[in-house]
Amino acid sequence: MSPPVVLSVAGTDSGGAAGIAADLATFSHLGCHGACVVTAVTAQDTTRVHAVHRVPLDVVAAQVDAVVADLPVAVVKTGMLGGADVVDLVADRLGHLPLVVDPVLVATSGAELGDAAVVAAYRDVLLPVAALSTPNLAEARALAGRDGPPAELAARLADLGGAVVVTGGPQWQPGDQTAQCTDWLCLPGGRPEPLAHPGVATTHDHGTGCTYSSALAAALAQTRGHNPAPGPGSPHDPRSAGALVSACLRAADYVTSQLTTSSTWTLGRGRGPIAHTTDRSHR
Ligand SMILES: Nc1ncnc2c1ncn2[C@@H]1O[C@H](COP(=O)(O)OP(=O)(O)O)[C@@H](O)[C@H]1O
Ligand SMILES: Cc1ncc(COP(=O)(O)O)c(N)n1
Repeated sequence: MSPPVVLSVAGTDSGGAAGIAADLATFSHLGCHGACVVTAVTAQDTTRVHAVHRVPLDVVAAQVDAVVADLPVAVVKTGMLGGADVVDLVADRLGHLPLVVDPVLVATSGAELGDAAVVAAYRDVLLPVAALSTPNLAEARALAGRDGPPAELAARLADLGGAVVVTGGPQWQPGDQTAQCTDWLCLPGGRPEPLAHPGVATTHDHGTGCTYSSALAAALAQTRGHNPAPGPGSPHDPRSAGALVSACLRAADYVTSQLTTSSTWTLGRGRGPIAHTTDRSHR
């Protein structure tokens, strides 16, 4: 039997921690076939982003068309889109599919990966059609256009139409206590609910947000299985509340396990990569 197909629309990270590298490794570990549309090439390491080259819009569009004409895409995950024109393209050509939107605006290292026009496009066209979006606290503030506690921001963004999980990555620093992380999930029309999981004390966490949203997309694709178009209310509908909650729990579990692995590593001079290996001998 063929595996579910998950499509990542994202940028590359030359250091192999975030972006397409994280997405494809995660899809593969969770039993999915990964396809990819590259939106931008970054020269990036564990310390910073050195350069960004955006892929021309017609080449992004050609990649999207090639994939969807040939493969039965179950779920689409978006990462760094890089420009408002690419956000519009994704909404236009992929908005009918279950979408997990990681609204990448700033890298862990502090580099800006999406400007004000990208923020506006996410708000206006992509979050309303997303099955689930996964902003971290800083991204949630930018998208909501205001400050506030994560639960309130999740509720405000869910009013745009799609479910939202505001992630609570603590940007752990040596000496911090990291007993647990709390993400806030809000379904459209619902109340924000806390989802807590164990925290891992590590600075080896570059790529964590990409890995989390990819694990979510893979879990939703597994829900969908081989049903080409499960309707609302079907147990195979990846937009159902049950599917979204269990995908969030599965993704947090995966990220915690991969961070536990990378917590003993010393790769790079900055915040090292979250583990994308399955070989436990490197634990
Ligand atoms: N040190 C950590 N230990 C355990 N889970 C973490 C840790 N850091 C982040 N996470 C989890 O990883 C997921 C992605 O979160 P986050 O780090 O906020 O994303 P981003 O990389 O976009 O800032 C969330 O579920 C968050 O709770
Ligand atoms: C190409 C690309 N996509 C996404 C991120 C965000 O990942 P992180 O928040 O871990 O820096 C990144 N740094 N680079």
